[in-house]
Amino acid sequence: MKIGTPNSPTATRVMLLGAGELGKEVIIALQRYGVEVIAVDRYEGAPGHQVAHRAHAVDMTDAGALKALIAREQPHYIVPEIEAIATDALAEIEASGAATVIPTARAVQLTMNREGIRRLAAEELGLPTSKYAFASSADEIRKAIEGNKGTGYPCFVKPVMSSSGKGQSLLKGPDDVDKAWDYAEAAGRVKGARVIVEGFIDFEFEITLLTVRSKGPSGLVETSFCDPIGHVQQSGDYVESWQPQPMSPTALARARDIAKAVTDSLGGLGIFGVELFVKGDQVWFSEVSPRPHDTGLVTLVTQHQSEFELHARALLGLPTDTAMASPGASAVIYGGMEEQGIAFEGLDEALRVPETEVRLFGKPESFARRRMGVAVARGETVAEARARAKEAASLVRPVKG
Ligand SMILES: Nc1ncnc2c1ncn2[C@@H]1O[C@H](COP(=O)(O)OP(=O)(O)OP(=O)(O)O)[C@@H](O)[C@H]1O
Ligand SMILES: NCC(=O)N[C@@H]1O[C@H](COP(=O)([O-])[O-])[C@@H](O)[C@H]1O
Ligand SMILES: [Mg+2]
Repeated sequence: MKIGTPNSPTATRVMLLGAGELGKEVIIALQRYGVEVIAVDRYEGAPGHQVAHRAHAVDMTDAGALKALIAREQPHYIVPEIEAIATDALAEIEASGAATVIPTARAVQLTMNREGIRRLAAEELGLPTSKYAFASSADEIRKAIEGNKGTGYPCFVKPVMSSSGKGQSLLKGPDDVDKAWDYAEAAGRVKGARVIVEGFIDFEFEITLLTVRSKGPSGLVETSFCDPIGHVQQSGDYVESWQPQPMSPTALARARDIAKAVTDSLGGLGIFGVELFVKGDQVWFSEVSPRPHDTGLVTLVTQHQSEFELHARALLGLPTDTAMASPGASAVIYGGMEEQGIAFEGLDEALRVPETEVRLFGKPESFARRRMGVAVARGETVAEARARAKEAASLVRPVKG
């Protein structure tokens, strides 16, 4: 394992495809090892652009534009940070041996489409999931729900390509079908694309099980798990998370088995956010991010090595340690308005909350429900940490600039 000098012919170059709040932290972690980082996003001034050696704004779903940029920058590692990427171009680059795609091009391809990862998990690996079917029209949605093999109501409809709850609806009865189809069409990334219909899982709590594939001392890949992260979602987007989420030993063992099976199949090096639903000893697989997870922002204060540090180390082939140092929690700070160049008041008050840190991501444009920052706090207990994180988040007030 060898790392060069940035901005010199010996540089170790990493290209982030997506440079939001999660990428920004990965970039900072990489730069601490003297890695040269190129940040790419769809718009100028993305959070990760602001801390990288070089920044590019390109349409990453345009295979030609992406390949041209990669040819110009010659990264050794390509690290997808979002899902909406021309993944076929990544597969080509991986096959040519020009760069290593993290974790693998196949993992990125399978997880960008709910159909790919769901069929892998449920049909190939035989893991427990909600009931599901795919549909390409409102009529097909009705067919997927009704009948004795259908999901029934309530159920979810989600575009196969979307994230952070975009285009997702909870259907309570037949009157909701047309609305759900229209919303999925409007918000999905691809027009006329398919949706997944998922049966409703009546879970007690949901977790993200951060799972790391890194090189052990023998050079072989080892799998390790962070303590489970519990979270609360509103309209499919996370608002609060904490670590550890208590769960029964049986449920934890099952969660780890599921995470191991999925990540073994996806392969490569790096961190994965395995999303699971839990009720008593029962565990269902929901989906997986082959990259740091938003709910894992809490690890900035709970672990010796945050999920970002773990990703950076794992992808470089360095050793990792997933140990937790303290219980903690995170609470999201939303923009609350549609405005460019907003400002934040109350950071001083927020940082007076004990054992608390705040990250403001520096996004150039605010939307009402755009995540603009996060408060993270430690505590003796998860309850104390959650109260601190929520209090700190509420003290940070977005205002017109
Ligand atoms: N089948 C289901 N049963 C019960 N709840 C569900 C189901 N599917 C989704 N949810 C709820 O909606 C949330 C978001 O769903 P999902 O993770 O599939 O969306 P997403 O758009 O991929 O979000 P992200 O990209 O932030 O992970 C879940 O975390 C869960 O709270
Ligand atoms: N659930 C996925 C997730 O949290 N992704 C994170 O949000 C950014 C996009 O934010 P934006 O939509 O505000 O530009 C992404 O770049 C990534 O950091
Ligand atoms: Mg999810």
